[in-house]
Amino acid sequence: MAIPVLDFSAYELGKENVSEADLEKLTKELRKAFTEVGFVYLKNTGINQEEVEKVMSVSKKFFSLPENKKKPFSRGNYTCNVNHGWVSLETESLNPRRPGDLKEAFNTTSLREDINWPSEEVADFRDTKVSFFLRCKELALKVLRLMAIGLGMDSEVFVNKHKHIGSFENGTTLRSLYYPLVDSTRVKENQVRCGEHSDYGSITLLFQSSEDGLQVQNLAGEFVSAPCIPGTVLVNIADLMQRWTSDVYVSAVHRALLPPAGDSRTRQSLAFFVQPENESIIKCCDGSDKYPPIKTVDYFTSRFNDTYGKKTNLV
Ligand SMILES: O=C(O)CCC(=O)C(=O)O
Ligand SMILES: [Fe+2]
Repeated sequence: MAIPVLDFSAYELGKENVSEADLEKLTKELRKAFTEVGFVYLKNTGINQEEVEKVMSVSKKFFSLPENKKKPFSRGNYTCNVNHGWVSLETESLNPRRPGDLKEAFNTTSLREDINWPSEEVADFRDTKVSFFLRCKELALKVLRLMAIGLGMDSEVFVNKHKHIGSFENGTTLRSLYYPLVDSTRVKENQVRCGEHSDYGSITLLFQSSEDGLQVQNLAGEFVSAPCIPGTVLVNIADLMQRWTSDVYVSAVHRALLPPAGDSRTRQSLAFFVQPENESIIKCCDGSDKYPPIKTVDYFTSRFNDTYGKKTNLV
């Protein structure tokens, strides 16, 4: 099944009063997408392409700085948050069986003003990231609400464990990704831009630049292309949500391949990785014991250790 495109206008940002009929239609469509594919494109969410491009533009300015200017902002340097900051090229292997991913990233996990931001290097960096973070948070809460209704539960069941997004009690992260141009003479065997993986948390909102590369694995095990559809948000279920819903909502494996030989274009994406509160205990929401209860922070620590090849000083 192809990744569906849903019209979110009935419940777009700023609209709270959605009619019963629209609500039912949207929740049904969303449930179908998340149970059968794990991914959905949402159009007319209220987050427009201009906003997305502005975030990509400040991100690109940062990634284009020389290495020594980016280093002070490295992930691992921030005592207030282990995940915040810059990740250099080939540092992560989202598929640990492949060489390091050919990508750079900047994680905005802390919104605090008093931490080290590259404001001198890129004016507007913090403000642009923080305001986009908060827009994504609003949209994510709306999606989480519909997802609970779609399972016949109280609308706030998931939202209640995501009340502190943007504070130190919650690790939700806006990640800017930059895939530099690929020098085919230096690519390692089996190296890709972003290795096969599924996301860790509850849901992810993804915004891509126009260059192709993202592929999603369907239930038949085939990778299908998930191109950028301008003006839409690609939303996917992540692993902790699959576990929370006892495998009703599925977290699909995805990856970003290298461009075809001779294609010298860079690529960018923005991923808003939503996760429950650090101290929340996640139990199967159907009351079953399919998976034992787990604390969000414990789950993430183990996933990050895998991604960074057990270099625990990074987490
Ligand atoms: O860059 C992309 O399109 C996908 C990135 C991704 O899946 C991730 O960082 O988890
Ligand atoms: Fe991902």
